[in-house]
Amino acid sequence: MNVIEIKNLTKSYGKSRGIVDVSFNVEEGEIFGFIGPNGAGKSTTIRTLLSLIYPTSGSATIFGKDCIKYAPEIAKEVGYLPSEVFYYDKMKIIDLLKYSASFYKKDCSKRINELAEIMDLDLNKRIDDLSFGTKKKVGIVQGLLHEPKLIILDEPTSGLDPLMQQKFFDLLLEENEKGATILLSSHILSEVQRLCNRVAIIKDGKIIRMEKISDLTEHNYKKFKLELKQDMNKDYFQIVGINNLEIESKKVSFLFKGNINFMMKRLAYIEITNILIEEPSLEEIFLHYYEKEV
Ligand SMILES: Nc1ncnc2c1ncn2[C@@H]1O[C@H](COP(=O)(O)OP(=O)(O)OP(=O)(O)O)[C@@H](O)[C@H]1O
Repeated sequence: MNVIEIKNLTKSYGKSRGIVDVSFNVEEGEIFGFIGPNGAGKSTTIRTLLSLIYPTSGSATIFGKDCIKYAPEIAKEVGYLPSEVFYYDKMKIIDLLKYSASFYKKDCSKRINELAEIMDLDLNKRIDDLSFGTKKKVGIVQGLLHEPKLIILDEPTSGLDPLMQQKFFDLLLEENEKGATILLSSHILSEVQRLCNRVAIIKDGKIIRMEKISDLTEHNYKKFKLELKQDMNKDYFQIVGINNLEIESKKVSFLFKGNINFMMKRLAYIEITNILIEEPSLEEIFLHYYEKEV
């Protein structure tokens, strides 16, 4: 079952492009990554999905219900962490969280305390005393306190130190194991790689790729690093399937997608003093998509 279905969503801000013809689905129980650089259209897609802004055309459903028509009903089952959190400064954290919890028809106080403990948050502090990172933690607790079935996170880790990021990821994995579906936007590829099952890559407002993380990182690509006995002309490496070719003196590196036997036979003809074949990072694959394919 698809928890999220986005069909041909377009949002223009006057004459400027927000997103163009964005379509993808997120299945129940998935951790789905939505990646692209700043300004690509991640927040616009998420805000449209949550009916915080309205699409120019296209439609979306959450739990099979139209996002605009059933927005208040859907909101009860969704936890949302915006990319930037803004609060009334004079409140105490606990009062803010109790106020948030009052929108849901259940007692969230136990979960608030558990989450505060995990995120190392002092609930009695006032909002105006908090750093950016601590405000982010408040946002995380606020997004998860009602144990939502769908968690939507827009660039969630900015401002969190590495230890906190890890705790937060563990928390998300726990929520996912309990049954929550997660949509996570990011421009930090390593976090998407660590957490997500599938990923959509967005560039200039358009989805350019949709892949399983395992396909992206394991099956399709290998990174070759060679040290050669003599200088080689780059023409030798003009082979279908080779990308990101870099040649510096006798050192050659490239990404290869294709039949590995073919590549090994080809390399057998040249004098190699050292060879390393490894899994490329998502970052390298991602750069390849950005530079070469669109
Ligand atoms: N309120 C707005 N008015 C006009 N243009 C906007 C508005 N919000 C976003 N845009 C434009 O829409 C495009 C997509 O922006 P969006 O914020 O969705 O990207 P993003 O991928 O979330 O990037 P970031 O990580 O920087 O937030 C950008 O070109 C941006 O300038």
